[in-house]
Amino acid sequence: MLDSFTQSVMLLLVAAFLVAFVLLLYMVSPLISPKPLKLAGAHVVVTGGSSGIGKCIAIECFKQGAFITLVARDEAKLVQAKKEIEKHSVNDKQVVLCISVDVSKEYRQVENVIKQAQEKLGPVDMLVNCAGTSLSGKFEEIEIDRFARLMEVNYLGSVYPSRAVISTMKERRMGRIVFISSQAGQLGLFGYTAYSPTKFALRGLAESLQMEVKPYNVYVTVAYPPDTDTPGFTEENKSKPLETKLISETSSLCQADQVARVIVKDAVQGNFNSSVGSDGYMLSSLTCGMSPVTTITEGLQQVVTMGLFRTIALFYLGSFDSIVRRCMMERQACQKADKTD
Ligand SMILES: NC(=O)C1=CN([C@@H]2O[C@H](COP(=O)(O)OP(=O)(O)OC[C@H]3O[C@@H](n4cnc5c(N)ncnc54)[C@H](OP(=O)(O)O)[C@@H]3O)[C@@H](O)[C@H]2O)C=CC1
Ligand SMILES: CCCCCCCCCCCCCCCC(=O)[C@@H](N)CO
Repeated sequence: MLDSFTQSVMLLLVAAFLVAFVLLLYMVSPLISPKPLKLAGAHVVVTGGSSGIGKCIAIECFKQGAFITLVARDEAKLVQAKKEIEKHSVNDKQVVLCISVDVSKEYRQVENVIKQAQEKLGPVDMLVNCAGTSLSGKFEEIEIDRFARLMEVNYLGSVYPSRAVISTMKERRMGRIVFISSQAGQLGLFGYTAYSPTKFALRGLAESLQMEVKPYNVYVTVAYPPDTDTPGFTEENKSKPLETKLISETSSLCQADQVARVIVKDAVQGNFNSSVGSDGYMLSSLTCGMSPVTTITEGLQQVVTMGLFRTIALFYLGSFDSIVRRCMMERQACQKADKTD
């Protein structure tokens, strides 16, 4: 056995080694983290840019001097959004271009739209895939066609535009691609059997793509917003099961401009992960899995907090299960009362 003096010296050496190691990591970290993208004069394409989070992302980029292409289906909504965005111009050269297309139908159509946009405003520096829609309901009550349709819009609707811009980005050795997932893309919950998988799918796409394009200095960001006050959210709430409402209330309701600011900041910095609020932070840390890490600080935080956040998560899961059980019992009680009436 070693005497206690030798033991203390060894402990001290190990601690010193660890500190030196972390310091070294920090010293080389500027070498591995990406250079921020300059939005002034950049061409940013925002799908779903005519409403909600997408529109706010376009405004945020416009405020920083970017040229914008908005992509969505409804032309009237596009024109309206263009007017709103133009109010925030910082110089008189800035342009907002609108193109109407369904991003989920035909790859060739989407490719043409991107070509048109590049001819007018130059190569795309940043693509934000925000076109999407949500739907909640019990698994057996969701019309069967909706599963495929949701996958088309939320998943393929992000694949097509990304596929159309990626080659030019790789050639230019620069670019950003942003996917808008959701907190429902980090955990599955009651009512989201059709929606959650489309948002999980984006994470798989983003991780794989990031590994391919990182050597070309192209950076991918996945955003996981919580419930956000948008026209889409209002629509979703019209048919949301009580369970889904109660469980979702665990996480705060955010404003679209606040969510957009965070997403744009993370995309500019080239962060893989983008989350809002304290529950967003916990969820992202807890579910980081094998996703790429952008800064040493992020990696260290994940390592240190993982166990603690899992412990907290177990309590949340317990409370979600009891919400579901309570709702079921209340429904059964109502049905019984109805029968005896
Ligand atoms: N609001 C929320 O609580 C949250 C939203 N999200 C995600 O953020 C994204 C935006 O949501 P939000 O701002 O609420 O949605 P909105 O419904 O307010 O806006 C959706 C936008 O996408 C466009 N769009 C929808 N389908 C298509 C399509 N097939 N082709 C082209 N454009 C399309 C819409 O225009 P048009 O209909 O004219 O085509 C509109 O511009 C979605 O992917 C959503 O899942 C994630 C987490 C939370
Ligand atoms: C350490 C663990 C912390 C756990 C916190 C858990 C919080 C769960 C809340 C989930 C809310 C789901 C929002 C979906 C938003 C969305 O995508 C739709 N509104 C689309 O319109």
